[in-house]
Amino acid sequence: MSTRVLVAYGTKFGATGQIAAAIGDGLAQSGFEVDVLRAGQVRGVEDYDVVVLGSAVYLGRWVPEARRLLERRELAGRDVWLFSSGPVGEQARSGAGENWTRPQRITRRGERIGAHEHVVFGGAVSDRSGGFLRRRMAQSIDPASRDMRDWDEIAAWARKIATTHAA
Ligand SMILES: Cc1cc2nc3c(=O)[nH]c(=O)nc-3n(C[C@H](O)[C@H](O)[C@H](O)COP(=O)(O)O)c2cc1C
Repeated sequence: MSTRVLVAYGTKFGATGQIAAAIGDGLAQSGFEVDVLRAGQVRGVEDYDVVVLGSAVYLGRWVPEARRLLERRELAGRDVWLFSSGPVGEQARSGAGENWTRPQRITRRGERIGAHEHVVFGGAVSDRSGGFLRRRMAQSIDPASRDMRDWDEIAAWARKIATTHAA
């Protein structure tokens, strides 16, 4: 039986869902059976051998649906990989403000349940969606730095997961 992988994600505006989809595609191409779901839609993780869980970061925190899934006790018995999607603009280029981009609580929870690692991918903001705060934040960032998702980096991470769990 092939390895079953759940890629679950927490999002507010969809940028993290596209990262999750890219990871899911990469793993499916490597021959795994993959489900990609919003964290809030996950019923149980018992059916999966590997759980890849990620979230957008807002004000230094994961979104609630992803935090709740990470707290689920059954997760401790699975192979877990964590990613955060956040930094845009200067923050992404300079790697500044590690506490804001790599929530420490998430890293610590990951360590407690024996997660493989907690990586950070650049995020994306749009000045056309969301409320006032989000649009203002997006407008304050140079347009060229509003989408810092590096699809090669994301694909490489999916390959690393695939190699680790290769049958
Ligand atoms: C109001 C606001 C606050 C944010 N706070 C953070 C933050 O603390 N750390 C971070 O790395 N990114 C932060 N971001 C960037 C988002 O995490 C990033 O755009 C993410 O990719 C959005 O994902 P989503 O579209 O899936 O919600 C913030 C964005 C907004 C609009």
